[in-house]
Amino acid sequence: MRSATRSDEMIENAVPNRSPARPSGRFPEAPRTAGPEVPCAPRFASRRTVRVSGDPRHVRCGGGHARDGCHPTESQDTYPRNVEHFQQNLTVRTRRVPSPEGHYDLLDLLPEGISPDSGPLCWMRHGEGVVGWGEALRIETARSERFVAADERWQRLAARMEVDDEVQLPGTGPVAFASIAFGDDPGSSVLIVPEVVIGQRGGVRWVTTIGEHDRRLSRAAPARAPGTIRYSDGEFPTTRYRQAVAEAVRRMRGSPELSKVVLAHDLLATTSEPLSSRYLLGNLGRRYPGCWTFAVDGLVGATPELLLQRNGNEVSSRVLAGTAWPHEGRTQQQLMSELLGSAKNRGEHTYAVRSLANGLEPFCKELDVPTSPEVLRLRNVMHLASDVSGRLDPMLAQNGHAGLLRLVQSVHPTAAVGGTPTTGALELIDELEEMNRERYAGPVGWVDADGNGEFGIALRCARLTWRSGEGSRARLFAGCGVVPDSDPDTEVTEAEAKLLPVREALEGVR
Ligand SMILES: C=C(O[C@@H]1C=C(C(=O)O)C=C[C@H]1O)C(=O)O
Repeated sequence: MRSATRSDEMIENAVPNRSPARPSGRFPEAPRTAGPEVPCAPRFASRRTVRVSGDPRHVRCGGGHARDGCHPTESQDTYPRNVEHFQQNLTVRTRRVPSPEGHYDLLDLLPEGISPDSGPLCWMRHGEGVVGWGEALRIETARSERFVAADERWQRLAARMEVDDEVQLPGTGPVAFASIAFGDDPGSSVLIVPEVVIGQRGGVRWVTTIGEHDRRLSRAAPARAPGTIRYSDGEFPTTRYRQAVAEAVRRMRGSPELSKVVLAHDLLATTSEPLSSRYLLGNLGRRYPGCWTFAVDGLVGATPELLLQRNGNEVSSRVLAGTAWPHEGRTQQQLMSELLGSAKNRGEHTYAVRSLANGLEPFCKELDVPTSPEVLRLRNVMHLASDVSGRLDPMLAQNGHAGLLRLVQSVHPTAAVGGTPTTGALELIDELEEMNRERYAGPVGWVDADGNGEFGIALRCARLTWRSGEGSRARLFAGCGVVPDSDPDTEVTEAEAKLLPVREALEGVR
């Protein structure tokens, strides 16, 4: 165990004083660096079909065809069984990209016209990370076996790929973007291996292609705004959410064995024009550069919470729980001290840290858990934050038992999004939360062929759906940790503050 030290990286933009009743979030514009103009239009990767023997329902290939009739629609509880029967090797090439392409933001290189069915793929923070498009392969898993099934199938597939990787960094060679459901039922989860990936790390930029694709990059036209936004109740509106929080408080007060439960609700946004993931990603990345901006299969957001990162034998995580938001008449400094001094928030935080550490410990030789949290400041809220790091048992790291998807399974759901004890909390969520979280609050990120990669918890996000020829829909989610001394009205306001990043990204707030 070590004591926490403040890290500059944890401090984001200042939070001005605002009323607690309705967080509004009008903040100064973040500076943006413009790249040089590029004369040519964006090039799109053509789709390629990879032949798979056996039942084609279980591995979608060559472009997410499930909705366009190429493959039959998959029922929610099936999962791939036949990926091992590849008849054709996939050739994966990673090449360093020469300048001048290196001047552009990764997001500027995502073509706008990517199939909206799966949308672009993205995992970025501070301008670095990986973005991708096209579906060379798609693996769908479900139920409680979704993690193991995804891991086995991804490993089997990756072992069959012919890899020619000139760059050899985390994220080069074959990568799969993944978004895993929060709960087991139905647990519909997805891994997508893009046809084209562009990555950037430490100033090095690369392109990975699967199959024959043009590796020259060009800058796409600016993403278009989605027109007028109309908000309406989701499956679980605020009034019923408040009642559910009150009921959870009542239950916890009556049964001391249940200490914390995280309850969430949703909000629907309908846009008059088609909603571009690239538009949302750009807006989120500008205002929340220290969060992990993600897009996988229509789930788009900017999460401040890193579930797990694995690089060789090293693992790390940023656990968040315990939240404050701007209150009129209180300075940031006051808010920070109140948050650090709040027994309620410290308790919620401790449960979350413990659950992460317990899940990770069986795989680790060393685990470094801070004894007290720091404060992470974002534009909309502040969180208590603990950065946990560990060293994996080298045997487990080598024999595949500590691949990232296995580790993620072991730590999910932490008490930051589930509760304490986990089983009791999940039962109460099932009972009181009148909606399916789907992939909200589940693990989202990317994994490479060696089981390295990064997963965040899918928070501050929306599930997008497109309707051809019409506007789009976004289903926004937000939740709060509820403990015996929670106040339902306060939790409702906290959830509103957590909805702000996506609302403002939709509205194009600068
Ligand atoms: C559940 C969410 O956030 C989680 C809950 C928190 C809390 O209860 O204080 C803080 C950060 C996250 O771990 C969300 O943003 O939807």
